[in-house]
Amino acid sequence: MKRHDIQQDPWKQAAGEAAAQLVENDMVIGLGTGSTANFLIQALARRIQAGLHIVGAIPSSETSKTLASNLGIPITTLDEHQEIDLCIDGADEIDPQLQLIKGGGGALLREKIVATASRRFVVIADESKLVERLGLHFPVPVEVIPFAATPVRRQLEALGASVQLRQHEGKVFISENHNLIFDCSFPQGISNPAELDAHMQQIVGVVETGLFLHMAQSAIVAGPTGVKTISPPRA
Ligand SMILES: O=C(CO)[C@H](O)[C@H](O)COP(=O)(O)O
Repeated sequence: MKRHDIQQDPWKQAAGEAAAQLVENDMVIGLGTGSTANFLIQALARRIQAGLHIVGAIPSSETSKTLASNLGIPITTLDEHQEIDLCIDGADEIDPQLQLIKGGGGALLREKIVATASRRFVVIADESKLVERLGLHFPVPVEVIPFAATPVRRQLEALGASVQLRQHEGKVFISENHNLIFDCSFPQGISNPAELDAHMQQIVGVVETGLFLHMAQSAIVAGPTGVKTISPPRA
């Protein structure tokens, strides 16, 4: 289900490269997952080759871990470092409050674990990800224990979601945590993301949702007019 529009790659690259400049010596870094995060990882690797020293990076997926370690980025874990200085990750939708839908690549659980362990979370994206209201264009991915698939699906539908079991290359998609992903569409958009998230989290068998609410401190967004940093409005 993951869209990948190659035309947005230069903007994803610009956002990833700008975010790599935020990394300072001796930091522990949380690495996101996805095509924008890949550009960040490549840019960070170049900075490390040029002399930047980081304590280590904690990747949010095996894919990001493989890319980062192949490029010479030192890898560490949450067992060794419980506090991450800076987490940088992509998103599928970003609303004006910097509330996010994430998980298009299926890594939402580890992404949320890494982001919540971070003192600062910066989201990176091309400007096609900016939306006025979450959910109008992208479903909310929900990671679910396989044993609970049928009752969880019914309860998600009772919340108004149109539920699709994620497939990949003709097979049921299994997350790195051995779970299923239900993509939950809300054709009218999501009027109250916090309420929806709370209801979803209460369903026994739901492991995590792709709603990342009030977690990002800033967004680095790139488009045809350049790179800009967006902060959420003050409460
Ligand atoms: O949440 C994610 C993966 O689970 C990604 O960050 C999100 O899907 C954005 O991906 P991309 O940078 O490829 O557009």
